[in-house]
Amino acid sequence: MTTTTAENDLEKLKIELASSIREFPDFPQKGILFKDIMPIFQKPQLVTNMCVAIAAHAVAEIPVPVDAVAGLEARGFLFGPQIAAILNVPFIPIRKQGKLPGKTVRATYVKEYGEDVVEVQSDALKPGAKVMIVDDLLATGGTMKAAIEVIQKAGGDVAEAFCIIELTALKGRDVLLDTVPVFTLLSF
Ligand SMILES: O=P(O)(O)OC[C@H]1O[C@H](OP(=O)(O)OP(=O)(O)O)[C@H](O)[C@@H]1O
Ligand SMILES: Nc1ncnc2[nH]cnc12
Repeated sequence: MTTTTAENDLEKLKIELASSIREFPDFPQKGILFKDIMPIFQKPQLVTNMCVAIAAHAVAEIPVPVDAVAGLEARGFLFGPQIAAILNVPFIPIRKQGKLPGKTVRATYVKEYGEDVVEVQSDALKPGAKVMIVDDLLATGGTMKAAIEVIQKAGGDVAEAFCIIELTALKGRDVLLDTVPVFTLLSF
């Protein structure tokens, strides 16, 4: 099998990303092996390369043109705006309850540790806008499922749920697959 330059570059990027993720056992509570993505953001060139690769993936592999990138608070805010800027589309924040002014739509969810509510401003999207949702990590899928729900409630159409990391044992993908396409860069 032959590989293209782009595929080789993506494999190199994934290796560098994987080696930049730190693990913390029993954080934020006992039994959770926490994957810390913050060291990636110590390396500006790696962040740029990652965002360019994610945007290139969106253009090449999402079957419709993406009209907006929606990022989940907090870690989706670290790289979602760069991807949106590269794609030249708006960035839509999906925030925890009570943080966004004006009229909002919301969804409640249970995650790997605890319960939460996410919101989007009701007028954030044009009706039928094709939205790529981005977050750092897919664990149980509860957060992403709620994100999909609020984007749909705000009138958007989710073109893809994207995460840098997928914790496969927690089967978050199974919770989402019937609803939207799911794409992740690294599986653990
Ligand atoms: O697939 P799930 O089981 O729902 O878990 C994934 C979510 O958990 C983490 O966020 P967290 O809830 O810790 O929030 P924060 O870092 O934004 O405070 C992570 O950034 C994802 O958003
Ligand atoms: N194990 C984990 N590491 C980092 N973030 C998470 N969010 C949910 N589970 C997580």
